Amino acid sequence: MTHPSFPHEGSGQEHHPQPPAQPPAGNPANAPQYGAPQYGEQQFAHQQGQRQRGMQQSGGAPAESYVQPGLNLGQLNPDAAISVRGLTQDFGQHRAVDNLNWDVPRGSFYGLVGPNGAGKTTALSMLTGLLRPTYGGAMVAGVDVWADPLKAKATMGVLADGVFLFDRLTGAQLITYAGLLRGLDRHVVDQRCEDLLRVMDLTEAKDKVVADYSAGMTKKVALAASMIHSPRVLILDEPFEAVDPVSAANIRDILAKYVAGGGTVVVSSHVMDLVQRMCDHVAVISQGKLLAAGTVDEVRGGQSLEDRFVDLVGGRSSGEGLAWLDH
Ligand SMILES: Nc1ncnc2c1ncn2[C@@H]1O[C@H](COP(=O)(O)OP(=O)(O)OP(=O)(O)O)[C@@H](O)[C@H]1O
Repeated sequence: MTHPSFPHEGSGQEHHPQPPAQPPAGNPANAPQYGAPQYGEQQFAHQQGQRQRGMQQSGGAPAESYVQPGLNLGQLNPDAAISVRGLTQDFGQHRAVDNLNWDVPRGSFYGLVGPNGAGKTTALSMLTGLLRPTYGGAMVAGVDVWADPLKAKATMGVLADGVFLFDRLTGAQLITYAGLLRGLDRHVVDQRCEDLLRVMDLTEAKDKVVADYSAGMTKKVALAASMIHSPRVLILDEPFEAVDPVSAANIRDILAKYVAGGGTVVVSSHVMDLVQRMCDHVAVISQGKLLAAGTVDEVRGGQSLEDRFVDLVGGRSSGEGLAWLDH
């Protein structure tokens, strides 16, 4: 699902969901009380207090001492490329992401799959600092996303689903803008911009405003903008959606090289075949819960990933009941 209200990465604005009037089902027993600020200033200050107390006890290693009150979090794993504990998002009465505990190993090419509305975009938005969690925490490349968002955002490149792009800029300007915003030197930006435009097959369209790009071209220019600072972790929400097969193959090659060079990629996708071929790890999420996670071979357990996905998620319908469609 798209979230037109989500701001562009690094804009410094965040989406703040209003606390619901009543607690939803499944609320952790001793979670912060409903109606109280949740992950707002007070709650966050409280957590910082917990963190500092933990640091004193464990000799000042923040990640090891990360303690969040009222949640069975375990510990965020600083050795993982991405580590989330207890990550939860409530939209009013609806719990979109439910107590997600997940580690993405460094150097992995990780697929995140789930049916429509499973909570993929919401989870990725929380762990990239675009959407404040109702509960829980996330660490990217060993940096706590919500305690130190600027440092965390410097480690990652994000292709978010449906965010606002400055589409009155040309493609070249948009990529250049992303590079300068990341603090790169102008000549480095120019060189990388040229390289990215070439591999994305956008050189001819580089002086056209992004508003006039097709959906696939827009996806590619946003992907280029997310990569220009050579981040350690790339988090890509449906990067292949609307992209033509040749460009998709080029992007897959780029991502495979990036992983071979030590980077970590997380892609959300609905295309099981693509994930099975491209990724070495996969997580399956449904109704906000993590159903399975591990290497692709572990998760599919001898079946095709698609069959395993259907087994895990269910929901196949026979197509009966639409007799009016028959001719
Ligand atoms: N801003 C919002 N306000 C209220 N509900 C929301 C909001 N964003 C998402 N939701 C709800 O949260 C749930 C998870 O949505 P999300 O977009 O994360 O799913 P998704 O797995 O990315 O879906 P898709 O594969 O269709 O893109 C859905 O039920 C959706 O309706």
